Formats: sequence, C-alpha cells, structure tokens
Amino acid sequence: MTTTRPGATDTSADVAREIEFEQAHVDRVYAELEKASRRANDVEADGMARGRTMRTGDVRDEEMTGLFERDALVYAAAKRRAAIEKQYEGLVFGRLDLGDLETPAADRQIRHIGRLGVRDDDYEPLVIDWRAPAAAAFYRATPVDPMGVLRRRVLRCSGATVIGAEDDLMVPEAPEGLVVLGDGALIAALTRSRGRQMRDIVATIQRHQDEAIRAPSRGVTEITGGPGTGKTVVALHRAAYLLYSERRRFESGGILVVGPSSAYTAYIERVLPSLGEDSVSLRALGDLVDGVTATRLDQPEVAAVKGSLRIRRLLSRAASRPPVGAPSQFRSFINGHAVRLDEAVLHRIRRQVLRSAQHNTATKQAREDLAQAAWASVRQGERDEFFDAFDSSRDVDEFMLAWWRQVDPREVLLTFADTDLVYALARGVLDQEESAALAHSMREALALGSWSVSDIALIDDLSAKLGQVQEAESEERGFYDIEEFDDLSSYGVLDVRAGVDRRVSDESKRSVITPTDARERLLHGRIDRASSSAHVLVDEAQDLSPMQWRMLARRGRNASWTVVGDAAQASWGDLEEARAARLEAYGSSERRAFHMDTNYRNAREIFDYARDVILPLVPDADIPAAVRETGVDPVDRTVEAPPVASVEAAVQELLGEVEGSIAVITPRRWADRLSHLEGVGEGRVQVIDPLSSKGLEWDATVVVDPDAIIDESPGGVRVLYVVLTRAAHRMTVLRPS
Ligand SMILES: Nc1ncnc2c1ncn2[C@@H]1O[C@H](COP(=O)(O)OP(=O)(O)OP(=O)(O)O)[C@@H](O)[C@H]1O
Repeated sequence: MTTTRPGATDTSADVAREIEFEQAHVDRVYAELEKASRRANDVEADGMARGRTMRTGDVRDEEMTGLFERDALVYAAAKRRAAIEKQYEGLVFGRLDLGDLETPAADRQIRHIGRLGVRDDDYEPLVIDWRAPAAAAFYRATPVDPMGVLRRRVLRCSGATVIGAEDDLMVPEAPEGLVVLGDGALIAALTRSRGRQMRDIVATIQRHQDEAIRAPSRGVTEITGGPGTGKTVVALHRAAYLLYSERRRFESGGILVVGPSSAYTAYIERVLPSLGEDSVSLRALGDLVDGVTATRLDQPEVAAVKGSLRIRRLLSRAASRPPVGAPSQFRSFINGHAVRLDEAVLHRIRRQVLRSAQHNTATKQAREDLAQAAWASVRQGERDEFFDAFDSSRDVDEFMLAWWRQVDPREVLLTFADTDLVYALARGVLDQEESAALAHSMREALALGSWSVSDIALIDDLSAKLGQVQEAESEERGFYDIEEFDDLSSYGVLDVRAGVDRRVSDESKRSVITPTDARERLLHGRIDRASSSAHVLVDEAQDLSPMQWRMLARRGRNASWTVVGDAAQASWGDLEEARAARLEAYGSSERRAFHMDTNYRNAREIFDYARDVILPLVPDADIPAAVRETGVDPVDRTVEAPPVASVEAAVQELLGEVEGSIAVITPRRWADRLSHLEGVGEGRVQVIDPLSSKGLEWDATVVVDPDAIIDESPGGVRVLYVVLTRAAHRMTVLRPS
C-alpha cells in the first residue's frame, strides 16, 4: 500500500467547489476532443474523395506516394476517431498537483491523467496518456518518495460528468489551499460491487503493480503472487502499455493472451478494449489451434497422461505409421516389367523419407524414393525409360493417393481409440492402465463429437510432426455445382449461419457448419499453421501441462513473454516437468520477476478462511495480505445431502446481502441438480465448476461440498484454495453430510 491519509479535510462546500473546478477542465477536454474528432472525419472524407479521383486515370509514381501517405493519414485518422469514441467514458480519471511544501499555490503545476493524451490548439497537454512517462508519478508517488507530487486525485466520471473525487496526500500535512477529498481511491474501488466482467484499474494502479506494467518489453517477465493480488489485471495493463510504448512492433507482430478457459476469456475480454486496445488475440487453452475448439475437460488421470511429455513418443510412433487404409504392397507393370515391393520395403522408404521431412510435405520425395526402390527391384532395360514410365504410370498415381495421402493430425489422434494399437504404441512408455484410459478417452471423443482441452496440445504436436495439410488444387465450381449444395441437410449439415460463407469472419475462424456425424465433427474445419506472436502473455501459468507449454513455444519462438501464476493454485500435478518445459519455451531470453503481495479481492475474513485451508497442506503457499475488512466471517454449514434446498436458501440470502454477482461453485457430483440456479436474481447468479472458476471473481460465492471438490480435482486441495478465494465480500461454504 502506497498512500497515506492524514485526515480528510473536505466539507460539502469544498467537494462542490473542487468538482466544479474539475468539471470545467473535463469540459475543455471534451470540447477539444469534439474538434479532434471532426478533424479526423475531415481527413478521412478528404482521403476517400482523393482515392476515387485518382482511380479514374493513370497514377504517376509521385502521386502514388501521395496516395500511400493519404492512406496512412486516413488510417491514422480513423484509428484516432475510434479511440476517441471508445475512450469517451471516464476519459479523464486523474490529476496530480506538483510542487513542494514551499511552492506558492499559484505556482503549483497541475497535470491531468487520462485514457488517452489530448492537447489543445497550442499543443499544450490537457490530458496525459496514462502510459506516457509523464504519467508515471501518478502511480509511483508515495509519501516516502513523493516524486514532487503533493496530492494525487482520482476522478470518478459518468460519461463527461464528474461525479466524485478521491485524494491521496503525499506530504504529511495538506499545504495551504489544497483540499483533500474522500477516503482514498483504492478502497473505494475495491468496495464497489463486481459485474460479470473484469474492470480495468487504470485509475488506481499501485506502485509495485506499475513497476511490473512498465517493465522492459524484451525477454521474460514473470509475475507471481497469491490469490487476488492483481496479477491478471496487471498483466493486461502491461499488454496495453507494450502496445503504447512499442506500437509498431507489437501491433504488427501481435500479442497473444492465453488463459485457462473460455469462462476466463469471457471474463477478461473487456479490459483491453476499455484501455483502447483491441488488436490483441485472446485465447483459451482449448482454443489455441486455429480450426479446432475444445472446452471439455478429461478425467484427471487421462489429463495427466495427455499433458506429460511421455505422450510424445506415442505421437511420434503414430505419426510415422502409414495412413489408415494405406496398401501394404505395391504391384504394377512398369515399362514392361513386373514390379513388386513388399511391406518391409515400403516401411523402409517411409522411415527414410520421414527422417528428414514431414509427411504432408514429402509426397514428392516419397514418390522419388518409391521409383528408386522399384528400379532397384527390376534393374532391367533402359534406366531413363523406366523412370519415365514410372512417372506417367496411373498405377503409381493411384498407389500414391492411398499410400502417401495427406494426413490430418486429428485423424492420427483418433487412431488412439483402438486399445490394442495404443498398447503397441505405448510400449515402454505408458502402463496398461494408462493406455486403456487414453484409448477410452478417444472413444469418448468419438461418441461425443468433441475434443477435450488436453487433446488440443496433442493435435498441435502432431500437426508440427506431420506438416501442414496441402490443399488439393481447387477446381472452380460452376453455378450449377453451387446450386447442388443448396440442400445442405443432405450432406449432413445442420446449421449454416452467415450465408454462403463457410467461416465466421472473426480471427478464431471457427467453422459455422456443424456436420451431424460425431467423427466428421471432430475432423471438421481446416487446421492452419501456428502463427507466431511478438509477445505471449500467459495467465494461470501454474496450470499448463508440459505439452501445453510446447504448444505455446511454437507460437512464441521469437516472442517476449509475460507469465503470470501462483504455484499454490496449481491443478497440474507434476510441477517439475512443467517447469522444465516452461524454461525450454523461454529459450535463453533474459528473465525478470515481480512479486505481488497484497490481496485486493478478498475481504480479510474470507482470505483468512482460505489460508487456514491451504497452509497445513501446502506450507510454502504464497500468502498475501488482504487490505479490506467487512466484519463478516464466511458461513460454514453442514447440510443435508443432496444440498439443493440449502444452496437455494444460501443464494437467496446472498442476493439480499450483496448488490452484484454471485457464483455457486459446485463439483460435478451436484452440478446437474443445481444448474437451475443459473441466471436467477435477474442474471446475477452463475453456476460454475471449480476449474472454470480459475481467475474469476464474484461479490459472493456459495462453495458446495469442499471435500468433493478436492476428490474430483486433479490439483486436490489447491483447487479448493482457488475456489475459496473467488469471493470479494461474502462466502458461504456448504458441506453435505
Ligand atoms: N490497483 C488496483 N485497484 C483496484 N482494483 C485492483 C487493483 N489491483 C487489483 N485489483 C482488483 O483485485 C481483484 C483481483 O485481481 P486479479 O484477478 O488480477 O488477481 P489475480 O492475482 O490474478 O488473482 P488469482 O490468482 O486469484 O486469479 C480484481 O477485482 C482487480 O480488479
């Protein structure tokens, strides 16, 4: 905590006067913005008009250059206008009064801080962008090191209207003429009720958080800390800061933000746009491979097998097998000679080709090696004639289509549904029980028509081994062909949105066509090459399996990293293996670490309860200090099983006690019987499973059956600890007897 409150000195007259003063400044800023917005519109309109005239005649080189400049100008103007529109709400949120105790009131410098920088016609700054160096003192000044700041003020606005202000004084006593308002901005912000989505904290970033946000962009920045210490929100502000400080590099190279689940991405997705940034790619771990999406979780023992690096041996072995249905021998007459290549020869050729190439890109090489082997088996007649005949042989064409066809990585993974095959592939790697569980999980995928989250890293690994599937030369479809597709239901297609477009236009390129057959659904959509990013930001990093680290490494080969986590909240069992995979992903980049030790989320009473659960079992858990008290202890009750009525009663109680969101966090065991509570209280109540609650928070939580949460979760008590640290103000724990 970095502020002091040497006695607030405000009276209602003071408040009204100060707010009036701030309003006058805010009005000036918005008037200036209106002008800027009009200017941007003019530039855009002018640029468009110019583009139209030039297209009608020949364009000379210098005019072309002019057009590029104009395009750039129009682009910049449109961006500026979009930024102004997005940042309109609460644009100005801070003010610094600079000077020292001796500085006469008239000579004190005033600096306003906001979501973007605004200057007047004389280029004088009216608002400084929060990410600019001149704004750093707003976050870094403390009473111990005031950095020339006398008073820091946080403004609360509704649209363009100032509705309140909270001050922090950086000197022991307020100098003459300096009024101090409110009870401090941080506590005011933390006491407010939570919505369904995370808010930005741009007005109340604390000094130690600011240091992590503004850390150098290169290398690896690791942010650790216990629950609720602001790791996620700090990391997201860091992404916005990087885009501000090195826009060209990070906007063009891309920033990838990876979180544990789609519930998490839905929870944080508004933070970056609220900071003016929407060029960031936000992905859940089940959504990292373009073309495939997974939200289903495997049973813990299966997830452990699929996440460990041991599985790579199986994947390699499976990827080097002939495609399903490939012929086991080659027979033909070539140039008048009978050619017969048996299975052993074909295997040898396959092994040889795959030693230096990926299956999907090695068709030519395989065909050449096949020709060599065929010639070696004959060695009669003219060599060149033989090769010419081989090249133009239809038998060879047909054989190649079956023997070396393009292979989709998902198809290879599905071969694991065959238990005997898994036993064979897993020899010396997995025991029988693990092999059987793995095969069973693939049959489950086939039955459900959906992948699990841990399958995605395996598909990515296979994709890297097999290489990008090469598209067959596409033939133009004529009008009548297209018409034939009108009755899509006859092709097993259930749902077509977006007209004829086969893809949603969003960046995840999810397919919009849902084939009926489960296997077809699993194989549907095209898997694109993994695109790499300039910066990779990983949240809840303690949960990533080694295989998931490898998947991220493919996307961050030349990237800098921000990695956020807390080992005590881990749901992945083998922390050591994951640590090694993580270090491999970092490569030799320099690393810096930041540690967060203040819990801003949980009331102290709630966090004390959670601490008492985790410490006996994980004595080295990273325990932060909670800054806020409510005077209300969590409720802990033993109730009758099934706990439906008692959960309903607890929810009703909490709806009366808090204004905002409430979660019922339940193990699978009770989930179906409690799902009817989703959305009650005018949408304030959410029913969620323990693992999906990671990274999220609510005003109040009902934690159902903590013992079952431990039993059902791969991380055991660590997952319960996550669950017990989700509530900001109230928590009820119910134990069915
Ligand atoms: N400086 C701040 N001002 C206001 N609110 C803050 C500040 N820092 C953190 N918070 C709030 O504290 C809460 C917890 O933050 P966050 O979710 O980032 O924590 P975390 O460390 O990622 O938690 P966990 O590891 O438990 O998921 C959020 O509501 C966040 O907005």
